[in-house]
Amino acid sequence: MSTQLYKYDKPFELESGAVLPGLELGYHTYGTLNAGKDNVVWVCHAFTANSDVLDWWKGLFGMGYYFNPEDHYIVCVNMLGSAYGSSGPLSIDPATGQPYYLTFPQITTRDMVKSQQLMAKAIGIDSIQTLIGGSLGGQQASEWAIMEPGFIKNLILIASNAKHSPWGIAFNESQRLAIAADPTFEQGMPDGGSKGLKAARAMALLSYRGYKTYGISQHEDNEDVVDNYKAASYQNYQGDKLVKRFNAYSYWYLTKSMDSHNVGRNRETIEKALSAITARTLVVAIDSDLLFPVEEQKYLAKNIPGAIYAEFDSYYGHDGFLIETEALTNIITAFFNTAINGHTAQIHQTA
Ligand SMILES: CC(=O)SCCNC(=O)CCNC(=O)[C@H](O)C(C)(C)COP(=O)(O)OP(=O)(O)OC[C@H]1O[C@@H](n2cnc3c(N)ncnc32)[C@H](O)[C@@H]1OP(=O)(O)O
Ligand SMILES: N[C@@H](CCO)C(=O)O
Repeated sequence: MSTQLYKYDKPFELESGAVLPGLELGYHTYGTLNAGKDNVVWVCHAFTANSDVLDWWKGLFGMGYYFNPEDHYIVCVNMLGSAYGSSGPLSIDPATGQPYYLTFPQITTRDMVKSQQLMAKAIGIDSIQTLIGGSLGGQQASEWAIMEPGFIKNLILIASNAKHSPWGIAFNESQRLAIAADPTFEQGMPDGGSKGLKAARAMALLSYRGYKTYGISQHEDNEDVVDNYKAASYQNYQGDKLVKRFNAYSYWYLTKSMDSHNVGRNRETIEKALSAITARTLVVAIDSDLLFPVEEQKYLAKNIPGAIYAEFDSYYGHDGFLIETEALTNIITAFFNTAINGHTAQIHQTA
């Protein structure tokens, strides 16, 4: 299925006060909005994904899976600032006729949500039955549930947080240092900063996986090897793979928006902000997640009224939220089959 385009041709004010002269969002829909308009499943995708959720979240989304287009109207929007059809640093600035590159204004998770709210109304959606997101997608989903509580009936947050941690910011800044060290980044061209981007992705992988993941998948069978290790080749391969499908400028802006994620900003406290959520909520943690650790999920579940907390084991680490679709399906099935509401329950799933 090809990407559809939503255009908003009025000025779009960002949380910073900066104004984009207009907006374009790439998006996918699957299935049909029913007569009662109560079958919407809205996906907020993570950092480097796109709006084609049936492609990257197979096993959870698609025909025969839990969220299937036969029963659900599934919507996924490429987030503002990203590289798959939405307004971002490679878009043309009408004031100069040139791509924005580093003159693109800084965006936040609230801006991403605000743009998706506009689009939801424009395509006739009155409420969201289930809003789901992992990682940066979960950051947007929690923001949306706070910004517009009555609009979201069920909320599923996976491997996410209420405020980005110093640890997460340090990872992101280290990756931006790698990008900034590439002299082509400042020169402003679509593939500027590619070598830096490659290094940044290799660094990021260390936070998405873990000691065990590398120990198993990159284990050396030949004890005599002294160079050209599998793990080294894997880092190079993964860096190149991202360079082929992303750009350093979107990477830069999206990591910055992750850093500034804080549901408590200008809302007195984080706890008060989370207490505004009225959606029936499931918070899912991955036991081996180094980047968005279990304690961040427990904190969300503790402070979102009536939230249910679930945890599953995975050797993949943070990326388990994209890969362990069977464990997620079991947890989500239990959540929707459980009448528990108004207090915190525990669901534990061993992958
Ligand atoms: C337009 C698009 O393509 S968007 C793609 C969708 N992307 C997203 O949704 C973003 C989120 N997704 C991701 O980050 C990833 O796709 C994940 C986490 C879901 C899976 O990651 P993968 O890279 O596919 O898995 P994994 O870490 O096991 O690596 C497998 C790849 O590394 C290669 N590889 C494994 N070991 C080595 C090694 N030692 N040396 C070189 N290459 C290696 C494999 O051959 C395989 O290559 P392939 O991807 O070309 O088939
Ligand atoms: N592998 C994920 C990690 C961030 O959650 C991505 O690239 O989007």
